[in-house]
Amino acid sequence: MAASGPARSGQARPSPCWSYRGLPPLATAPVGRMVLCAVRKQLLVSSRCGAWAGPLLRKSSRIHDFNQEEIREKLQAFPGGSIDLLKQESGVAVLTVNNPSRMNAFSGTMMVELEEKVSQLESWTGGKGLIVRGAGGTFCSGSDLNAVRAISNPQDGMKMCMFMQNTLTRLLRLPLISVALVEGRALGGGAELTTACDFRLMVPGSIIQFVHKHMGLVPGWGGAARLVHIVGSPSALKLLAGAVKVGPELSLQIGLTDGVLEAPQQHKGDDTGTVLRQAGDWISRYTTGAAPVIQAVKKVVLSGRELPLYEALRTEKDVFGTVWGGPANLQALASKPKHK
Ligand SMILES: CC[C@@H](C(=O)O)C(=O)SCCNC(=O)CCNC(=O)[C@H](O)C(C)(C)COP(=O)(O)OP(=O)(O)OC[C@H]1O[C@@H](n2cnc3c(N)ncnc32)[C@H](O)[C@@H]1OP(=O)(O)O
Repeated sequence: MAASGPARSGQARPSPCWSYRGLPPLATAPVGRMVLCAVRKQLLVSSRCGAWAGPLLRKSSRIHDFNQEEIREKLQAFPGGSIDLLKQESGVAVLTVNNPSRMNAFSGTMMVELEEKVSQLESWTGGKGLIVRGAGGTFCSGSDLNAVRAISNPQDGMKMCMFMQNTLTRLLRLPLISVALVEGRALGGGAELTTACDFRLMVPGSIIQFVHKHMGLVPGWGGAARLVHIVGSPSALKLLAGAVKVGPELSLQIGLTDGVLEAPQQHKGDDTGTVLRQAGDWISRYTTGAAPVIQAVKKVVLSGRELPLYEALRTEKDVFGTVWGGPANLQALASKPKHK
């Protein structure tokens, strides 16, 4: 691997509790309190079940409560491509955005399928990690512009936006350590998708670009809010207002990317395999271990990221209770480990 591990710029990180200067902290606003309860409930229910599952959980983890069925039906009218999920024995799944004839743009049915695949991952008891990638050597070019044109009325646009926000929020909240593997281009909604993963890896020559300004838009799938958390508000503002083409070098510099992989070995005719293997090796350092422990790690970090300190500490205690005295803990104690 040419480079790996975070190469942060050392700039100030945003506050982890979603309360920014000038805005009321979520905990003090009624809507905010509801969201916090939902996040905490999600963490606790999933801890008790040992899986991130259940209809209650799925409902409570939504950011927007609206009739999803209606937009789901409309989206079904725009077919093409697929979202493929491969759950591997290693506990690391591969989610592929698959619509290469349109540079992996999201058709309506792909948006619906993504939500279905996230539901499946929420109830994957043995899961530890997730690699999100695009088919055919490129990541994703955002929404399918044909579908966007057809549903460009404000009402449907808002519903599609809320649908995708809900799905991508649930993707980020999976109890799996997730990484977006960026080959080729991640444009518009594709760039937003990369921010719904815990980490991003880039291949030399690849580009992440929030092209929304050029489309007369701003991100609507939650990508702006998440980008601010990842790179801080000055860099986020530059990337969005400048629709900057972010290559691996700049991406590492600003902390958008966590590693740069080696270029695919084209002469061996196995580009996808090579890059995917590298991503698998990269993530394995974080997913090695018992699934309940890896899931617990993600949950405590997630609560630290999304909840105010008091709530996060309570959640951490509860998640701690699910692993204390558990099989992995007892096995480790019996082996008298020395952490040299
Ligand atoms: C809500 C909107 C916002 C969001 O979701 O937040 C968005 O995502 S809007 C979409 C933003 N994306 C774009 O605007 C991408 C526009 N396309 C391009 O810039 C280029 O196609 C490319 C992605 C840079 C690739 O260029 P190139 O390598 O030269 O290939 P082609 O241009 O020939 O593309 C091949 C083929 O793919 C079709 N394509 C690509 N992207 C989309 C898309 N987003 N929706 C629909 N179709 C797309 C492209 O039209 C070509 O098809 P044919 O013309 O039939 O050959």
